[in-house]
Amino acid sequence: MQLLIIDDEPLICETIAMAFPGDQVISSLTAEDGIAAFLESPPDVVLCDIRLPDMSGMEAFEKLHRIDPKVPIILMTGRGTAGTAIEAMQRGAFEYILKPLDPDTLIPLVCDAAETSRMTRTPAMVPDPSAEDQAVDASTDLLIGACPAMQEVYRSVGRVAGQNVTALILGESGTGKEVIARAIYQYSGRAAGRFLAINCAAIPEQLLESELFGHEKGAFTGAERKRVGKFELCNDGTLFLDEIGDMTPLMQTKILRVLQDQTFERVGGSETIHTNARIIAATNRDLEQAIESKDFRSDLFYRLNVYTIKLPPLRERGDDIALLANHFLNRFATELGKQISGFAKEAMDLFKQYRWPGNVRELQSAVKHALLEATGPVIVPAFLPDVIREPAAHESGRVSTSTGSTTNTFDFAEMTRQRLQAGSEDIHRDLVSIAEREIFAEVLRHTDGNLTQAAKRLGITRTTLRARLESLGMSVERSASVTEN
Ligand SMILES: Nc1ncnc2c1ncn2[C@@H]1O[C@H](COP(=O)(O)OP(=O)(O)OP(=O)(O)O)[C@@H](O)[C@H]1O
Repeated sequence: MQLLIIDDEPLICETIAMAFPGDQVISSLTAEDGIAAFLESPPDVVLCDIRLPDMSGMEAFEKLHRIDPKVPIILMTGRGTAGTAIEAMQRGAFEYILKPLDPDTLIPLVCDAAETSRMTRTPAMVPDPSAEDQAVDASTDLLIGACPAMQEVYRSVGRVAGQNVTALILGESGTGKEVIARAIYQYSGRAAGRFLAINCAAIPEQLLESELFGHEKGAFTGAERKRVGKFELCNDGTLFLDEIGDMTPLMQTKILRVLQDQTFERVGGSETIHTNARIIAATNRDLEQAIESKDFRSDLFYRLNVYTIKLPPLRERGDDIALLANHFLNRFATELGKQISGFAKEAMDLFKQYRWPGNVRELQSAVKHALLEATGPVIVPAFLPDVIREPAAHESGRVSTSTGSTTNTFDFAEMTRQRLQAGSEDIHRDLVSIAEREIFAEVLRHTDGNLTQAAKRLGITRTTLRARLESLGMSVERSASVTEN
């Protein structure tokens, strides 16, 4: 990540830089210098003080925002100037943060901004059917795949992008729902506007509510300041609601209202706010089944289901597996500076036979793994992850796990180093998934496959556990011995 700090206090710049070791941090002590640095090399995220010696932070924000509205700008402010920062957010600033800076707030906020920056600024392109060989640079996410189901997906993106309607993207974990959401945004008339994403399964209800709708000062314990929510920030923009199938009943009701009449109130507020944010929703859950089990509101489903795009699981994409594997091989080999000419037939056969519960994301990781292991110019089976070479040995009786019943110790520090070396930008999700698989499989083994008891022992809700198992490809349906109560 490239971070630009604009603050006239060198100590503050140094302290922030220390919080982001390994990232490229540029510090400017004046607004003019900051704007020059921004023009020279657009950063991923800007942290800008609201009081600067040569112009107001608001003025600096507006200048930077005009140069590139897609770069997230976080304003640093004291309590006395928080009102100005809120106004800046309504004009396009990403967030504001109170001084003195608290690393526990600063670091996740900057990471969230960097992720938004990536999603908004990395073009996601569907292939051009008329181009023989489509060349794209590494900073573009070109969707790979030519099977009939993917071609239908590309046509759907083309059809829905230009219409101002809600889009629902369905598909197993790792099938590319986020890339498709970004493609819809980038091909839409709102491409110059905001694109904000939120994972509805990852945060507790109260936090999700205030993230989406904002809150007034004092709305609840800890609400020390007013907050502008994503629906308000995304007026005229696009809001990507990921894992929508995991929302609580209260959140479902609130989202339904926004979809019905485009209005909402901030938490603890009485002012009715209008939003025309375009919603793109995604889930890996079977919503029709969730309606049957009363976990999802049918009226919300019909509102979301205006235009639905279904992404096929990777195992059903035939020759696309080879296309994707070769694409990732070329990309990562270049990044790693490795001379690899391709896959041996035996290795590709294993790829084609494997079930890919984690879909394209898992294929990406497998290719990276193979490249790191490779000692020769061709990827042979020995370089592939064990789970692909010997899938049967990795099936447990009840839930698919990567270790079965064998004891396995993971060296997460080493695994992290390998991924850092491989240039991975998905380390958190990748390693957390590995850890989760082991934990869930072990607890479920202990509870004899009983989901409710497992959720209790894990300290999470049964809905969350079920959703996580599904998203990890640890399908509970396929296993007769996992019970629901
Ligand atoms: N057709 C494709 N071509 C190239 N890359 C792809 C394709 N589909 C997915 N990817 C890549 O695979 C990874 C996973 O995709 P993405 O995050 O969009 O999946 P997802 O369905 O949103 O997953 P989850 O449900 O777990 O959030 C990303 O790095 C994405 O760029």
